[in-house]
Amino acid sequence: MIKVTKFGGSSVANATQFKKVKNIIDSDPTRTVVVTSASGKEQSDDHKMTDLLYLCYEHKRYGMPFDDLFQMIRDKLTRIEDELDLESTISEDLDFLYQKLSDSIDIDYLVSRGEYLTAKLLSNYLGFKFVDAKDIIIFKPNGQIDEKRSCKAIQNLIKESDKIVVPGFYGAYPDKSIHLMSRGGSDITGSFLANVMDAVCYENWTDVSGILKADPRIVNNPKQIETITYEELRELAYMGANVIHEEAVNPVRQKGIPIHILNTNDPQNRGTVITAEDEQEKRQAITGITGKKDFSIITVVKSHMSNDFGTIRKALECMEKYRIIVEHIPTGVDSFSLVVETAKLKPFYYEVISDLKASTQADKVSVIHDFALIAIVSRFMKNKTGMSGRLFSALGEQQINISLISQTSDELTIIIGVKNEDYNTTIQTIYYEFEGDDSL
Ligand SMILES: Nc1ncnc2c1ncn2[C@@H]1O[C@H](COP(=O)(O)OP(=O)(O)O)[C@@H](O)[C@H]1O
Ligand SMILES: N[C@@H](CC(=O)OP(=O)(O)O)C(=O)O
Repeated sequence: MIKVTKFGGSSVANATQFKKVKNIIDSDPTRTVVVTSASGKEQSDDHKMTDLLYLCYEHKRYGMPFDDLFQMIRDKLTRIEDELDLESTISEDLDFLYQKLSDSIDIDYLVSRGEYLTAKLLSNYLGFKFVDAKDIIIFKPNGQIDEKRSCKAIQNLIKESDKIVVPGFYGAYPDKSIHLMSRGGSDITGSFLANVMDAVCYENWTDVSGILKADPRIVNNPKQIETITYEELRELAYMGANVIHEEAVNPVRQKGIPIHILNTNDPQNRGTVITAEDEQEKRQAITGITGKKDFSIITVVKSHMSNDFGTIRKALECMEKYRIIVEHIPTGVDSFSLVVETAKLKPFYYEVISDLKASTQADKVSVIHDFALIAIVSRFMKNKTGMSGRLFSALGEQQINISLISQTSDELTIIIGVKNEDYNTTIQTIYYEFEGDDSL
């Protein structure tokens, strides 16, 4: 019986956190496969090592000195090594990396060293074997994990009885060049390993006691979600609850492996359990509220559009050309809007607008920025009347203007668009409206 245990950056931020990790591992002999992220923030104004590595790269790219940044990385790792009385090996690795950075370095290789070096320290400390992710997580040319090749590599390299530490967040192409996953990707490494190794459960250790009903940085002391389904988790994670990566859901869901989100700073807390079916009898109407800022709304106006064929298709083809994902498409009689992430639109802004205008033969294309999308998620909302009414009147009372409303027919999620500046107030208003009568 194997449990895959993934520790996020906050769980390996310093020597004290490493000691907590060791206690967790030692307390359960089935925790034999450990995945770690790069050392994270010790406190809120600290820096994640991954961010420092990205910054080093940008400094080098623009010919600016990066020594101070690199020294911060060196200090973080050597302090952990010293305080844990580990054999001193990290300086050599860091000297090698510094030299490579000074000469010429690939960005994915550089940033992956955060996970690589943290995992090396952790494997030394736990006395577990270090397995480099580049040897077991193999990517296809399109950047997706090559499940067949990776599975074979894992079966060749890892025995069921092995106790191992694997760095998360990266793998390699067949030619061994390093490839990074998207931010927060160590969750995916853990989930993938849980699938391949037929783990009984995938534990994801972080700095909060599971998934909370709202972001604790916005709502003071939000309630904890005890159990939720894979679908609800994907909705919450995709829409902003960044406690776990949304792509970490599918590998474990395929085999029905439960995910436990647990708190390294409070290991006795039950955290959140995610499974296919929620066995809890009493369920609140709302599972959780989350959201993301910084969306743009592109509105295409074309008179007599209702009699045309293919206008929306042409607009979507245009977005596909620039690889911009369209989150929502509210439509009117002679107009429709595309809701997209501002960061994805920005680099091609002028090209997209002129292409859209030409391909759809629109009368007008306009764009407004600084929108946030907020999601209210629950599989128990279906057929429950009065929820949207309460939601909109509560926001109306706070003078919050809703620019967009979207609900899929499975009624799993209601999404509303508000101005960025109303983001926190909107989440707080919804939370307190439904918390009062135990709907949340
Ligand atoms: N709904 C939510 N429930 C729990 N945490 C949330 C939620 N939304 C946002 N968060 C934030 O996610 C953080 C945990 O994710 P992350 O910073 O990636 O941790 P780690 O370093 O363990 O990977 C929490 O500290 C919390 O601030
Ligand atoms: N270190 C990477 C990958 C990761 O998963 O980190 P964390 O588990 O600390 O969110 C990042 O910051 O994106």
